[in-house]
Amino acid sequence: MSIDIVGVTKRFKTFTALDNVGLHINGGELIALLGPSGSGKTTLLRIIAGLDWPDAGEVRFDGEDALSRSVRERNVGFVFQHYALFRHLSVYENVAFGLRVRRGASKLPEARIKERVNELLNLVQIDWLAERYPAQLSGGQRQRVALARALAISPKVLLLDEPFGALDAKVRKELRRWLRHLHEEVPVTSVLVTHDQEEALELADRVVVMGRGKIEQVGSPADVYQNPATAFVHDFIGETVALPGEARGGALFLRDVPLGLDAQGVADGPARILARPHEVELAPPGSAPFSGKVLALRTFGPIRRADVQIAAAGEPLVVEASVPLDQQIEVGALVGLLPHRYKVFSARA
Ligand SMILES: Nc1ncnc2c1ncn2[C@@H]1O[C@H](COP(=O)(O)OP(=O)(O)OP(=O)(O)O)[C@@H](O)[C@H]1O
Repeated sequence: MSIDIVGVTKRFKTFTALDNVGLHINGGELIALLGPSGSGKTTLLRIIAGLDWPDAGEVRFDGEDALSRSVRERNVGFVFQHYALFRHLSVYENVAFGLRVRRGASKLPEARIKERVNELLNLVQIDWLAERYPAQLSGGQRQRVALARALAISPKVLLLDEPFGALDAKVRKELRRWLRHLHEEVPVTSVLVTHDQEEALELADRVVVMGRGKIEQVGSPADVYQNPATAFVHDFIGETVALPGEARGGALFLRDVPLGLDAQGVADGPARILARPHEVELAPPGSAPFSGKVLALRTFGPIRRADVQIAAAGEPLVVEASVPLDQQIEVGALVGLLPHRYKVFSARA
């Protein structure tokens, strides 16, 4: 089932939580909505679900209007961070719940319910926990039950809101891999809300980066990391080193001294030169666009980073650069800073 979000705007009194958002989600795709707190991810998910309605715009499922359909008619499954399971029901009964409440022609005979529940418990690898109650499960096991319960109704769309948010890092990682694997087995269009970039980049076919109620970029995980469309996306995904400069006629200057870096297509005026720390290397002073003093050196396992203070920036500015472990360097040394891969954005944007 494909999903189209067309010009969706949502206001809470005077606050605009979603501002003319447009997005096409392919059938069977796993898409992640990624952004900082308050960027509108959950609001968009709730609108897709039918738990909330936009002030303007359309939501289409396979080209058909979804806004006029109730949650139930939309045939969506949900897994939330704290989607409480029914405490008084066993794991088996929790998963069977959505099938038992069906009425009329879609009601299944008991034998068929049993078959389906066992199939789902197998799928999420918790068949051995069928008789337990939620209080007797770990957080990770509970989320597997929540997922089996969401899948019981054979939804066309699966909505996941920070499903692993309450779990510790190791379990999160394990469930993340497992969810990706599961998604390959079950034909469902999935929308995952997360503020965890690692989760989004590892799990999703495509990532939608949101900021302040707008979509900043939609792309493959590699694309949003390697080719951020805006300074916001660069800052939000991965680590960023921000170097100062001024764009003039497609070239960059610092205090009128040409930096020898390219700013094609960037409007004249203050600019931000953004790079990843591993893309900024230390060079002999005078041979690189920037120079400064090493303030500190830090080693984390195989990585060594230097904090370098750039004085020519006006206000002293401290940036981080990567230093190979075998490069001779001392605190207090004067060094050059060479960004060998970088993106330039107008600082006015
Ligand atoms: N019912 C509401 N009434 C008023 N404001 C709301 C309501 N729901 C959400 N908002 C506001 O809309 C904005 C977007 O909220 P939303 O929950 O969609 O963000 P989010 O990106 O999911 O954030 P988080 O990662 O913290 O869950 C926030 O500023 C929030 O305070």
